[in-house]
Amino acid sequence: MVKAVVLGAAGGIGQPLSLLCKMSPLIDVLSLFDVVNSPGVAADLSHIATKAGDFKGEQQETEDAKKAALSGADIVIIPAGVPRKPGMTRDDLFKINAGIVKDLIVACSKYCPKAFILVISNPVNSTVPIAAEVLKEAGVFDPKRLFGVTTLDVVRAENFVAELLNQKDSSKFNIPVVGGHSGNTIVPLFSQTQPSVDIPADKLDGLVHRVQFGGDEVVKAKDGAGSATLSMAYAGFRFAEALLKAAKGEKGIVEPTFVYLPGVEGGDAIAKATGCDYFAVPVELGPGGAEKAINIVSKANDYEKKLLDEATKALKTNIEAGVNFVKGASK
Ligand SMILES: NC(=O)c1ccc[n+]([C@@H]2O[C@H](COP(=O)([O-])OP(=O)(O)OC[C@H]3O[C@@H](n4cnc5c(N)ncnc54)[C@H](O)[C@@H]3O)[C@@H](O)[C@H]2O)c1
Ligand SMILES: O=C(O)C[C@H](O)C(=O)O
Repeated sequence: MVKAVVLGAAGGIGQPLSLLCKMSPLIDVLSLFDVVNSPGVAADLSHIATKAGDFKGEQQETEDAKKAALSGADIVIIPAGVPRKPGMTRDDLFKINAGIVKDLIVACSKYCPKAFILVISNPVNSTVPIAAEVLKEAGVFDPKRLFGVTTLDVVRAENFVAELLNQKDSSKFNIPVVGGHSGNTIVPLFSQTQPSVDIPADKLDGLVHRVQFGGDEVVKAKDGAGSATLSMAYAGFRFAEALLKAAKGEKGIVEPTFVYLPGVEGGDAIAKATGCDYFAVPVELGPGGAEKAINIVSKANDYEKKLLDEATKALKTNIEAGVNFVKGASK
């Protein structure tokens, strides 16, 4: 019996993500939580007859509602929080989203301390360290079970490469994207693409920029109405599905994700090489979650090494902000 919970279920990402969860044969019980309209979303989805039944939408911001939503959860996916408007950076969201994520993780630490936790809320580079610090303070932190969802960067990289090479099917490309999830902290390693691709030299800078700033394209096009929601729901579900399949014993599943490196096998060497404790790298998933971090960073070419240098500088500041948000508050 697998119970999945979506926190922020009535939002732009939350609704399509909940629909994808409702359609998944890997999920038996689906629980939706938001501070607005989640009973409505739950009632709507309940008219779809699929396996993920027995579900409810909890709305009030009360302890009882959080307890009901989270108790017994195996996987919690968190797209709760505010999205960007044109002119904003993801870091501008910290002020509001840091507190939202902190409160929700406190609830996870009490009611489902062993669940896989997938953080979508931005800025991911800081909200994941916030989540880790909250779980550490509660004495229930398992680094193998906490993931920053960076799959949208991978989805974009794969799709933009397919577009550039006039290929219709982006699913045949496997492109690792490492680092963090904002601007120049996002580093696509095109040299490690499987199957290998030849990117024309005069197109490389533009392609890297498009992956790093792909989120801005959507923010601009939505013109004040938010950021990526549908592609994010797809990406979030792709990662959740991979994790659930691996948890059931399927072997050989590898996805890039933003993890606390010192707590994952193979992560120490990457933390040492990058100077960052949190980093998105391809991770082998298994029944316990993040079984092994794969050190693809060491295979970067000279062009990619420069990108990595820039990424790590910015990332360190973002990570520190997240850690201090929790540690500072508890002093
Ligand atoms: N990781 C990624 O790749 C990625 C991609 C796209 C968006 N995002 C981020 O995801 C977040 C959500 O984006 P969106 O477009 O769905 O925003 P949205 O405003 O449409 O939805 C957010 C939902 O969160 C809810 N919420 C707010 N506070 C809450 C709380 N304390 N508990 C439960 N729910 C709460 C809101 O009521 C709302 O329904 C943003 O921070 C955005 O930047 C991340
Ligand atoms: O760009 C944003 O703010 C949302 C998200 O992080 C994205 O990459 O689309």
